[in-house]
Amino acid sequence: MTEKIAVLGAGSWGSMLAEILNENGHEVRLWAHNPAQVQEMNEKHTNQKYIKNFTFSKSLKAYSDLKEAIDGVDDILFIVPSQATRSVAKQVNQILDQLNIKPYIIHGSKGLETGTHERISQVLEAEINPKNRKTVSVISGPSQAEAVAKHDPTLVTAASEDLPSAIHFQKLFMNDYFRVYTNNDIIGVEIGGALKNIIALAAGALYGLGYGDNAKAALMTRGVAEISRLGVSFGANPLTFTGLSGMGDVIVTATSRDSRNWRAGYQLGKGKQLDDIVKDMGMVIEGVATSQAAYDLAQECGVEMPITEAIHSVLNKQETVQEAINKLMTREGRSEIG
Ligand SMILES: NC(=O)c1ccc[n+]([C@@H]2O[C@H](COP(=O)([O-])OP(=O)(O)OC[C@H]3O[C@@H](n4cnc5c(N)ncnc54)[C@H](O)[C@@H]3O)[C@@H](O)[C@H]2O)c1
Ligand SMILES: O=P(O)(O)OC[C@H](O)CO
Repeated sequence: MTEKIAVLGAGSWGSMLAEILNENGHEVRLWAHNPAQVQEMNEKHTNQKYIKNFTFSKSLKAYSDLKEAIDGVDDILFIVPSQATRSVAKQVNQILDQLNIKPYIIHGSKGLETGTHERISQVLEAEINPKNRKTVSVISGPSQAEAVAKHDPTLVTAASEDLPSAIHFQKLFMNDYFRVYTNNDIIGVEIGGALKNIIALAAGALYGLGYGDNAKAALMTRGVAEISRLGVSFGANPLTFTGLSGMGDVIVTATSRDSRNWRAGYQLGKGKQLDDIVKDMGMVIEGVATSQAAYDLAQECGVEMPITEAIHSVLNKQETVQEAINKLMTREGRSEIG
């Protein structure tokens, strides 16, 4: 099955997913809002700011005109930072109003929208009129773009409430180095993917302070426990959090030196100011905005999320990392399960 696919967002992950789809034989149109990036991609077949020292296939074409990128496609993949998704989706909906197509929609962004606290599939469902689209799915899991560029065996999940849609995307993406599972628990997959970034910030911060493997294992395990508590309160399947988009993504993001969230946390642990970290990174650090959304949700729903609360208070300069750790460690004892 060969399809025409628009990939909207040409950062590290958008350009790498576009490369996978292109290698799989699909006609891929990679849209970037920065014309200089489009030019670099089409002339040099590189995207040096986002994926260093990687040459993309010559047949992968980049576009700066959104309508041109979307016209005639079977599928649209949104892969811009979570907080930018709504504005891009609004533009896409206006264009779809003028076109005679009804594409499948999928996204690969790992965040919650601040303010609304919505998952990204909810944002897309709200902004793209059902007459202009088929279903909305997500692709998520432990997948650092830099490792995919080296064809490291990578396993992810395609999720949709409509299982045939997840299977549709499984077939589009899957190849011998990128293996795709399916899941109909889109709530669990999106919550796991978004909230693991908070745990990665915390893991980097611990390392920055000089703490070792016990602390890392504790953080990852209790991190999954609190992500799972929040997800289950929204109807997610608890088993999803033991899978690729849950524990799997916590493991990679909380241990990989490629992770922007881990690196940001490391610098926090070393005492660097958040504003400077964000400016110097030049790429999205999803955990920063998502920690606010997750903190708000936990308060609203009465779900206990001590690690999220700790990161929220560090990012808001209410506590140092060491003070937050001391508070976590001296909380009243509790049962591990439940
Ligand atoms: N990098 C990875 O390895 C990876 C892996 C899996 C998932 N993700 C997720 O994918 C999403 C995108 O991450 P990324 O790594 O590609 O980010 P990035 O920072 O590398 O790139 C973001 C891209 O979006 C563009 N952009 C920013 N604001 C925009 C706007 N308002 N309108 C249009 N384009 C805009 C930027 O110009 C850039 O091209 C994030 O949610 C991230 O968590 C990333
Ligand atoms: O580099 P990060 O921290 O945005 O993480 C990228 C991916 O989500 C890892 O699965």
